[in-house]
Amino acid sequence: GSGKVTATPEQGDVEFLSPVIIGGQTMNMDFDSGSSDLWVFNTQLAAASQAGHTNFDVAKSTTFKMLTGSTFTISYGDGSGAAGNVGTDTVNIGGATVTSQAIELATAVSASFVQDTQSNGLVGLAFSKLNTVKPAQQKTFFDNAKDTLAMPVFTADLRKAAVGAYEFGAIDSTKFNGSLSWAAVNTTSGFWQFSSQKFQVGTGTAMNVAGGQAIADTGTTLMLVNAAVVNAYYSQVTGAVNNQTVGGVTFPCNSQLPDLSVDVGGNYMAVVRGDDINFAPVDQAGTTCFGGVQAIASNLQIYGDIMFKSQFVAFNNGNNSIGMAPHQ
Ligand SMILES: Cc1ccc(-c2noc([C@H]3C[C@@H](O)CN3)n2)cc1F
Repeated sequence: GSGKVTATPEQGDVEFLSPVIIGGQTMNMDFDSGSSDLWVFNTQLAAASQAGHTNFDVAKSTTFKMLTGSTFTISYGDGSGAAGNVGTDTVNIGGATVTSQAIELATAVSASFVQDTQSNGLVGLAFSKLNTVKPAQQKTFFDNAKDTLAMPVFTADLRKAAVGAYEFGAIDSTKFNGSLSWAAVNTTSGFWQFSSQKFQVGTGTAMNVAGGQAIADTGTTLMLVNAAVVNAYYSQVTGAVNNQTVGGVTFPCNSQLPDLSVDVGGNYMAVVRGDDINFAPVDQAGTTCFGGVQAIASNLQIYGDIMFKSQFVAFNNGNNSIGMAPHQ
């Protein structure tokens, strides 16, 4: 079979939320191809943490089973995190169904999750080796579903300030231009990691980037790239400054931003539209804007939602590859 759900952007495209039916209860969740735990807001949490959220209630599910003695603790790249206990239940994502999916029930969540009242948890879609459940590591929804899917793939069709889609088990070729370009994925890190050795600012010359690796991460809002890429890119933007106060590069909101092309697997240059790199104003007047491309200290670059807004992405666990093409 296959399953398809909407991916609805939060204000400012900070994250994208999709409906997941767990034990008959529908939860809007953040699909994250950069982690491998499925955890939910639930009625065990302190009332102050539950406030404003949809909270999964074990008592209202006739199919939930506790995994006695199992716990999870996860932390994300931005320092946020969650921890709690674990059970299993039936999970249905747009028709793709897993009957015994590990459901991680948070008993503690960090402030940024509490404040993000539209999101009621995460669905990890990286490789199961990153799952944090102890004593027995659990599998992701995709890992559990893939043998029953028509194809062992899922796709991300995320759109700037518009409703897109995640699909499991099929590739909808009406959603992208031309054909997908495929890159080999190195699964050693547990991420959807691929070679990305070159970049190009606007119509300039292609330049090499140190380390030359990147992961496709739907759970990261921006594109976090090598400092050399950031410097080369914003050197083409008049008035761009590294603004320590706001924590990254800003520029005048009326800037004409160049496209940024990044190499995927050595045979495709993914073009990220300049318009999408104008992420958000930092001041009330809306004169100074924060860049969607920012520096990361590590050599492993993180291509987040800023890239996904220009590229349709297919994640193939059949031959561990990642496919990309410009959105249709
Ligand atoms: C409030 C909040 C905070 C963080 C995240 C978050 N989700 O995925 C990720 C990235 C970074 C890497 O850890 C794996 N993917 N970050 C989501 C949130 F809703």
